[in-house]
Amino acid sequence: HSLRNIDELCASIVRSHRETSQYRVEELQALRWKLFSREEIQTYQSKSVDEMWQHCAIRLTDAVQFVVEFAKHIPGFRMLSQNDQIALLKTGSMEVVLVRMSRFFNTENNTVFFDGKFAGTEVFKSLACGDLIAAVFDFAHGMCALKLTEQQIALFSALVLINADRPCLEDRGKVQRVQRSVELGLTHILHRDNQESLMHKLYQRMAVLRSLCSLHMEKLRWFSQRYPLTAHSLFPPLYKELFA
Ligand SMILES: CCS(=O)(=O)c1ccc(CC(=O)Nc2nc(-c3ccccc3)c(C(=O)c3ccccc3CC(C)C)s2)cc1
Repeated sequence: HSLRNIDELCASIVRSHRETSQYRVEELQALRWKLFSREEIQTYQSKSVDEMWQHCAIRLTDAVQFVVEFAKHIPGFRMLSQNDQIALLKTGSMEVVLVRMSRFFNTENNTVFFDGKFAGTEVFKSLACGDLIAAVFDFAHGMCALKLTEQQIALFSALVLINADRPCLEDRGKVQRVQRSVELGLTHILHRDNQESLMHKLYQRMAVLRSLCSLHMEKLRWFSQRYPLTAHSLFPPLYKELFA
């Protein structure tokens, strides 16, 4: 890998992240203090479990769609077989969504961007999965503490996605080669920013992401058993394809 290749790889991943990020940091900075009123919180809390799950699943699927677009522009991702691309997205897209959402976490009032405003954990009460919600908030807190730049988040997101240890890959070797080039890109960016110490913290974050996403799958299984009709006929097809 000559330095030029690595620079080009970083540039295309950063560009793809920017073009598929759904909201820009400065855009949401302006909304940081737009909170839900007592009445609006009451409305969310009076939704039934399946209604709130469906409401969230639709928004989550929107966010996942943008991650699929991001993946398609990562050099090397498109060289992988269709099956391997799907296998990586199946396990990695939710993780990238969580990394992206963490950018907009307001650590001063513990709120996440949701439905156009900033919501505390109480807004999600009717999901009946307080442990998952608390874990997502904790993860977002941890990510904010690292104060990553958008370029670092772009490379980290690509590395989260291109993971040769994922289950059921056809050509693990090929995924390993793409993963190694993205790793080189991330270390190159961190070296340039004089922040190599972040690397092991980012690998720790990846371990937390994996446990967070298996908790999400566990809750989804619980939800689908309790509300089969909603899960099978009212959830967006992409959500079912990737998570069910
Ligand atoms: C991701 C691209 S972005 O531009 O950053 C962006 C783009 C769009 C938004 C707006 C948005 O859809 N926010 C959502 N917030 C949460 C949420 C919910 C509970 C706690 C914390 C955040 C959504 C979820 O559905 C969710 C997310 C993670 C785990 C679990 C769930 C609940 C599901 C499984 C029932 S959707 C925010 C940020």
